[in-house]
Amino acid sequence: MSSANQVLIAIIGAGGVGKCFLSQLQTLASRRPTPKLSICYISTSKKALFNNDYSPIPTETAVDELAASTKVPFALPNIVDYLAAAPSKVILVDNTSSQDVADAYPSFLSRGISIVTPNKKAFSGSYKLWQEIFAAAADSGAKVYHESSVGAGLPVISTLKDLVDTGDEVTKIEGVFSGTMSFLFNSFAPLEGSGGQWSAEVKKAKELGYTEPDPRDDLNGLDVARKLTILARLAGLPVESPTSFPVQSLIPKELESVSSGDEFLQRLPEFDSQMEETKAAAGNQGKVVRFVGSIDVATKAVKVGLEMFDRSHPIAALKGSDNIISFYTKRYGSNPLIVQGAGAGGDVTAMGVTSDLLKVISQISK
Ligand SMILES: NC(=O)C1=CN([C@@H]2O[C@H](COP(=O)(O)OP(=O)(O)OC[C@H]3O[C@@H](n4cnc5c(N)ncnc54)[C@H](OP(=O)(O)O)[C@@H]3O)[C@@H](O)[C@H]2O)C=CC1
Ligand SMILES: N[C@@H](CC=O)C(=O)O
Ligand code: NA
Repeated sequence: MSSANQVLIAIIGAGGVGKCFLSQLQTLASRRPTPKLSICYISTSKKALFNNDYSPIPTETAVDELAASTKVPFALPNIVDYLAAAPSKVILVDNTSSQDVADAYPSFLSRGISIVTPNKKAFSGSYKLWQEIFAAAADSGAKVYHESSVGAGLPVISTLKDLVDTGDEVTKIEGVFSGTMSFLFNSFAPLEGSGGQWSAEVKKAKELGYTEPDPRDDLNGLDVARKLTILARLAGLPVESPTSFPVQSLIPKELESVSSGDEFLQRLPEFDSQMEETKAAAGNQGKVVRFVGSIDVATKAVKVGLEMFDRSHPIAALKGSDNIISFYTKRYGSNPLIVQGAGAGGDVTAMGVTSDLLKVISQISK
């Protein structure tokens, strides 16, 4: 097959989002004969599948073959070399939450390998890494898309980019940015009824695939802080890192030093009374408590934490894992542009990754 008619896809990470992505890729490939989309590399942290001659790994059996594989993953610099030597254009799909993989983006991009990813780490790490990523992409012409790094498949990043690129002035972004936190508060402190037990809801959120691989990364507020860092940077604020502004953690002090996520989940029920007190304090004022974030562009103030809301407020009425993100801009005036819907879950996150993949394909296979 001529290299122009083929795009090779390398996938790192085949967990909740990765498996849903593979299923969507199968549908996509069956509906879109050209260019032919072929997987040339797929790995988890322990196993890998690849052929030295880049011949395709069948999408429909990739998960099972990967589980049975005896090959180990290449080191990251070797993945870069392997993909850079491929006979066709390559798109790397990073479905991990790995900082190491994120740190390697400039190397991939500078060798012409495009990237699509739901991983927040590259875009919310140091500002230097952010600059290196976009400089490498600009130099080589490789593309980098990360819609699902904020609001899963919801059009949050594309909306913000469109506002900025068309000359609107974003003044404030605020809302609920975590599917896990939304699910937790909507079920633990619902508008109607008494709600579930905090620790049991945390376990449920993990089982539903909403949490980060380690749910403490959601409960400590860092996941939301990462998303706000990404949005603030896109809105023009050079935020240094997700720890450079106030972030409220919901990890009980006594559990801050436990070593594993499993031990944390096991001991969390001991501290349910702390969250019950927070819920009661809001209830006593006729309000509900929710976990929110905001970026005030003019004052450069970014913050993440608990706030109380009137029961009639749209944030109080969210359902399931819904996010709600309001963009206040000069053009939209006092009625913000609002994006709302499921903000976590394998399928809705993979949708953002797959649609990013389509955008990259349309740009690199002209
Ligand atoms: N779940 C969701 O709702 C959303 C998730 N995201 C983001 O999507 C990404 C994936 O999330 P999710 O699928 O839920 O996570 P999972 O834990 O289910 O899957 C992660 C996958 O990445 C693999 N992995 C981790 N580190 C490495 C590494 N260094 N090299 C190769 N493979 C690695 C894991 O392999 P192994 O099992 O061997 O460790 C696993 O296959 C994360 O960045 C998350 O923040 C974004 C929006 C929503
Ligand atoms: N853990 C995250 C997943 C999506 O980014 C969340 O709950 O929002
Ligand atoms: Na999104």
